[in-house]
Amino acid sequence: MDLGELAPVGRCSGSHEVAVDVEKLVVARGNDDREKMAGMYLVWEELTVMLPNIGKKVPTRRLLDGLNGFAEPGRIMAIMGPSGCGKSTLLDSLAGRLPGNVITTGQVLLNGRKRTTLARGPIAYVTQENVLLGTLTVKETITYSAKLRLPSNMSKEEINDIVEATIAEMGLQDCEDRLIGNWHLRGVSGGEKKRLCIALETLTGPYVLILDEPTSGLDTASAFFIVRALRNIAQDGRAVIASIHQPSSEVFALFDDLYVLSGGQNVYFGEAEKAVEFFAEAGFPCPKKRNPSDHFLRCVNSDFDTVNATLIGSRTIPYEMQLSSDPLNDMTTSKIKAMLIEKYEQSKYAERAKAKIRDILLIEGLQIQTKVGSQAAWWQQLCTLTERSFLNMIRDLGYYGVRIFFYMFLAICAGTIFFDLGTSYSSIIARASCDALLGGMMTFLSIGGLPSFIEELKVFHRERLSGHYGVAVYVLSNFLSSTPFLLAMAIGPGSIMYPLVKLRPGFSHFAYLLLDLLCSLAVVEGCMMIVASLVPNFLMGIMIGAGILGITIISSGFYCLLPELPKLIWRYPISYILFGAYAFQGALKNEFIGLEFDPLLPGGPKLKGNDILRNLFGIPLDHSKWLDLSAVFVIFIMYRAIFFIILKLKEIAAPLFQKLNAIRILQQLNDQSRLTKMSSFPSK
Ligand SMILES: Nc1ncnc2c1ncn2[C@@H]1O[C@H](COP(=O)(O)OP(=O)(O)OP(=O)(O)O)[C@@H](O)[C@H]1O
Repeated sequence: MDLGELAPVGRCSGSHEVAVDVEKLVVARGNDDREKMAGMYLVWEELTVMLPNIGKKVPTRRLLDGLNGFAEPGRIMAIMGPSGCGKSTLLDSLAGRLPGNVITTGQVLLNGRKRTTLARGPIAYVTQENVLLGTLTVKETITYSAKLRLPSNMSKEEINDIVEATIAEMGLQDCEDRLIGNWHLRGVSGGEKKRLCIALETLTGPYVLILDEPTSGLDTASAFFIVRALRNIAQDGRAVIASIHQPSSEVFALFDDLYVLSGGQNVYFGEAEKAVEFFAEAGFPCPKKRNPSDHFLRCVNSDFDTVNATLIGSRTIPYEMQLSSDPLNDMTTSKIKAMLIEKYEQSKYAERAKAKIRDILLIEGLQIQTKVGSQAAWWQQLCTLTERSFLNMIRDLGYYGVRIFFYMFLAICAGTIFFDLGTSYSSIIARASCDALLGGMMTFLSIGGLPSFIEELKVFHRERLSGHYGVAVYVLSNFLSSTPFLLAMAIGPGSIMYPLVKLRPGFSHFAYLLLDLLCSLAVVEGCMMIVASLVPNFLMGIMIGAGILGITIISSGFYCLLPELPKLIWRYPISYILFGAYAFQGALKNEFIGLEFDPLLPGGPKLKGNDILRNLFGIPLDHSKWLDLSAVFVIFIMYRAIFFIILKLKEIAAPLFQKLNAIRILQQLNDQSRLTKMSSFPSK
């Protein structure tokens, strides 16, 4: 099948309408200054990434070893190599997204300046994983992303034009109104998801676009569409770098440059079409009918058998025969790799690359437009984010929908079990049980929303890395969008139980019950957010979350009276920092104070609610129920603040710790190498 004949993507269609749209897109993005766009070069010099193993028996491992290279605007580069050779590590280091356990030396420069400080603006990174909100449609996703980042003074029509043009550019018209889908909802295809991820990153026109395996898991046609769309993006004046696994010859032909890695070392860097020439010169000619990219991979892969077959051309000689006849039959994979690396180092291609890097670094007057992140005002970001989050919460039934239904259902069950309690002697314990049941079940079922929240948090992290909005805006928007659901969860069950159980009559008692439920739910939400921000793994998160909620319920004073809780840990500080004790005490005070109950034996004096609280439940009456409610409210604010601080600290402290750790480890490595008279690591 000739892939070029398949449905076109964006400008490739040659459709006048689409071409005009894309022009609009370029103008609307503010990137009509092509000369400026043409000036963004990414250069990496002596880039080394190490996985230190200080003090352990395993030696320090070099994941990347002194790599040099550059990416030019207007060109698309493929990074190829066998699995585990360091493709993702290279892309992560170019985008400034390396994890904290590795250290980097060498430098990455964008137009001659250090990349790190600018990573969130000019460089966009499309990771291997598609991190999207599955409840939104393709168009909604792009529209919200545009509203979050494009200047606030842009009209609705202008934003819509950009969204339409981006959809056309990535060939997403057919699926623009379909939901993306998640684990329980079948949505758009893998290729469409990947194109959407690329669309989101190109929306504001980054200068360098980095993609980690944009075609993995896709069929040949989908892979072709994506790479062709990327080529169009590159031709708009951007530098595009993509790692790729075994591309078809049609896909490979779309790349301008090729960077072949093996074991973290550079085997070839240069024009993609010249690679065949280099491998032939190095002694590994590509057989005529073979896909060149397959051939390169076979040469650098641990496939001795295949390489030998390659060496003797298209003749298919059995492996046993080669062993006796082929002079190179004693070559091991590492020898082949070492040979290729040496040949490349001495080749004209390496010379050209070095000369080009020198030229790029010498070009004067290359200015970087740093204002490439979000240009929307904070209030616009807040409104957009709140709206998007609300829509996600409505559509994702696992977030609140199922919980609201269960709360109502359980409220009906509890309401009928404790129906018309009255003020008999037996109603004393029943009232307390009813309050504990309501509070306990609401607290515990909140764990159900954790998976949806973890999903949303992943999107937050992706968007934060691209500088979409601030942490404060996110925390506030989450609070605003969840408030209607928290209200529904408090008012729904509260309103069902109140008349059924016939709790204390009077508006103030009813209002207190609802407020107590609302604040308790808000605290539990905050608690779940803290868990999600610290443990971004579903299973672990649910287990830890359930544990904390269980402790909250135990320390609330119902199952073991507050004065009887062991003082160390349980009473101080747990019952004070977890909200359960305040919420339960407030609810009981609301129920009992001022009420009189029948005595155990007929004819005895009435039992006063205040005495019951003090003597039976061990609740001190030195402060009012409203103070208990205020304490729950303060804990709710405190938990949200902790959530904010964790997100902020993770962003600020992580790079700082990474830097300090790198300095310390480099120092230790240098000391070690001095002791063992090994060559030292560069201190850059
Ligand atoms: N942060 C890290 N900690 C420990 N090991 C790492 C880390 N990052 C990368 N590695 C190791 O470095 C090697 C290269 O990993 P990388 O993901 O870059 O390979 P890759 O070429 O992208 O592989 P694939 O094509 O299979 O995705 C692997 O052996 C990997 O286990």
